[in-house]
Amino acid sequence: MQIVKPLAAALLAGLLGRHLFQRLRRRGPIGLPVLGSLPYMLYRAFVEPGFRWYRFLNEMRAAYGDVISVVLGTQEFILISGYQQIKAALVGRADQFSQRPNQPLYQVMAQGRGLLLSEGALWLEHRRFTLRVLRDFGLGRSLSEQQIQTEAQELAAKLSDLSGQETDLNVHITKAIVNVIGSLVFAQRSGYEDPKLDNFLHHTKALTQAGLDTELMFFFPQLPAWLTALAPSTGRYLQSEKWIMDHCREKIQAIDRNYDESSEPSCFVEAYLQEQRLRQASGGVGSFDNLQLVRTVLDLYLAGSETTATTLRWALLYCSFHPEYQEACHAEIAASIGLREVSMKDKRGLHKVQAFLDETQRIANLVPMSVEHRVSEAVELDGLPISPDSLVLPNLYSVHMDPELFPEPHEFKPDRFIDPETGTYKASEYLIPFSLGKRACLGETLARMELFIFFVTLLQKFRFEPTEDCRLRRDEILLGPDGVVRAPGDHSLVVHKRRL
Ligand code: HEM
Repeated sequence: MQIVKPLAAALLAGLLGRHLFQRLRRRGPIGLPVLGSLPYMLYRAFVEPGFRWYRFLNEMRAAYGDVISVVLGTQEFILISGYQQIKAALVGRADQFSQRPNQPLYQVMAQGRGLLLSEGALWLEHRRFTLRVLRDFGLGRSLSEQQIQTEAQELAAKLSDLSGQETDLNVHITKAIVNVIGSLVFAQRSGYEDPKLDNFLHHTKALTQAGLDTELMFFFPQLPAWLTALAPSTGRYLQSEKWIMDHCREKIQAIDRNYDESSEPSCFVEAYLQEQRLRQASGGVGSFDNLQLVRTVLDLYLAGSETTATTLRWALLYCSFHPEYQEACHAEIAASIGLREVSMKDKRGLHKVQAFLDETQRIANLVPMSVEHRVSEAVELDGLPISPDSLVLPNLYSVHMDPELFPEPHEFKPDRFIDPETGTYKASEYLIPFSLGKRACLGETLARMELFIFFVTLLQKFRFEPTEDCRLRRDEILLGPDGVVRAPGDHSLVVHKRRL
């Protein structure tokens, strides 16, 4: 028995020594063996009411540098900050930095399928196919413009009924954006009162608002899938995912029953079925099977609804807090297009609107750490050796909040995107809400069209004012809750119909 204590002490000392030796050679916080910096992060989250994980990581950047190693649990994360280093990794070394996390639960759930979590040849083939089909349906041209205009008008009609009332715009805006994707994917839209649409919203929200216990699978990748699935919010996540997949499968089967492949496809699913049948005729569908179709549709909904809807909510919230900019945008719209329906052709003439939307995307930092990437092989960045399978966090927040690039970054100043000499809109290469490189957002063109058409249509017809509660809780609302997608805190606005 006497030997046990010294043995345990020697073992502990050995473990600590090994940990110190390894961590002192890495740029980044030392942390503890097995837990890394996780206890420190959890402690900060517990004692600081305004704690947000992306700010915490950004503090690490300030302390240690642009490319650093942060260990949370047993997982090494490479935090890449600043425009130059993010570009060097995601664009300059795209081949090594373009994989996705392969945690055991992800492998069970997504099975390497879809767009968001797939990799290699299957991902490339489907990314290209999806982009081509969306382009064929007029993404950036008139067809999807009409679908977006229809939804923007429907939303405006809904808001007209609510004029003068304090309204939480969240559900209405999300329904409109979900309907845009529904039109592209299934050539179907749902009425705002359709209970299935409410269910759909409920489940997509559950997928984008996972709790901290879901992060366990990232922090301890050795844990088997069945164990991480026991975490309560992971359980809810899996249930919601199943609901959405079943819902999508039903819709796909209904389209499949009626689709005649000799006719032009009218939506993404029909284009996919056509491709499947062409491939079948020449030997086999390959990766174009039914599972891949369902997962691709799921990813388009997941990645394309909450993101765009939340950005639009940020834009209207900033309108309400900055009536001077709201009126300037309205005056520009009134002078340039009057009351007629807005089209993408109007964009070039609406400088203040473009600047307002860019500033909204900058300050909203919708996906502050982008979506995790995984390193495929040993590589070096900014002198830091990176091991295969490290997870990469591209710190987009650090770029948008860099005072050298955007002076007074915490202030909402759309004029930073206006050329002071010409008074016209001036884009900035440092605005990267859709990330960079091969895995950059696939829906950027669609998102930009939606933001422009919805924003102009709403500002043409309405004025947005903060409620008393909104004014009182301004800082809390602008900080928003913690989450992967940065959303404003719950709030209502008063929507005033403009006299036309
Ligand atoms: C304002 C709205 C949006 C923002 C800010 C946004 C942002 C992003 C970001 C930061 C990524 C990760 C990029 C990376 O891994 O480096 C991403 C990926 C993705 N986005 Fe978006 N997104 C938006 C809207 C959309 C829309 C409307 C769609 C589609 C309908 C969409 C589809 C996707 C897909 C499929 C991916 C995965 C791409 C891949 O892994 O190859 N997004 N988005």
